[in-house]
Amino acid sequence: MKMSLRELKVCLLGDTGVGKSSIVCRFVEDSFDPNINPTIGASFMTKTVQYQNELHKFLIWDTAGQERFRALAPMYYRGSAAAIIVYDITKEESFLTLKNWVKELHQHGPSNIVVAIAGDKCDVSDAREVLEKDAKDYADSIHAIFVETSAKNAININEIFTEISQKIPLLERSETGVRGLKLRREQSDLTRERTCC
Ligand SMILES: Nc1nc2c(ncn2[C@@H]2O[C@H](COP(=O)(O)OP(=O)(O)OP(=O)(O)O)[C@@H](O)[C@H]2O)c(=O)[nH]1
Repeated sequence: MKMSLRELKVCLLGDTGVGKSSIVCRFVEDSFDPNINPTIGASFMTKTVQYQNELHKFLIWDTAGQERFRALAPMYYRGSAAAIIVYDITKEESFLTLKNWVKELHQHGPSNIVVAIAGDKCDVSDAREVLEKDAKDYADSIHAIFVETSAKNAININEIFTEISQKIPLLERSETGVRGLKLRREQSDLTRERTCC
């Protein structure tokens, strides 16, 4: 049986240093680099996974969390099927930033965007500043997917993308895939593709 291929544009948002690139590298290459460099502008990676009788090709835009790149974010969340907003469970401030991203997406993002919240670095829960229950309650209140992840120890990384796959088919097949590719071409000058993590 020939499976249909569906392209899903996904962007990652969140403070600098929370682990966005590490999550993407773990998902795409199953690798982790403790000395990974901060992202400049954005980076792009893809990974195709089977979901039920479809192939889902994730077109992943990993945005830079540093304040100086903040204004670029709309280019990446526009036309996205899903946004993974990442905070660091050991940094309360990063959870406040996450809430601002949620507000911005509600105001300016695609109306049907699937929002997933990832509380990264759950391997260092001794230094925890954000309670899992508080984050889960908040995610529930905005109907977002929620998981605590560890890019370092490969905890819940595949799961977050599977949950996105599960939620996407409930939505209309908007112009996401084609638009995602078009945006990729338009933005290529602003973007370096990561070749390794
Ligand atoms: N202990 C631990 N460290 C992690 C984890 N994920 C990422 N890190 C570390 O956190 C630091 C920042 O990770 P990045 O993936 O570059 O964070 P980022 O959100 O992409 O940062 P920007 O590119 O600046 O936006 C790096 O030193 C990573 O090795 C994790 O799950 N556990």
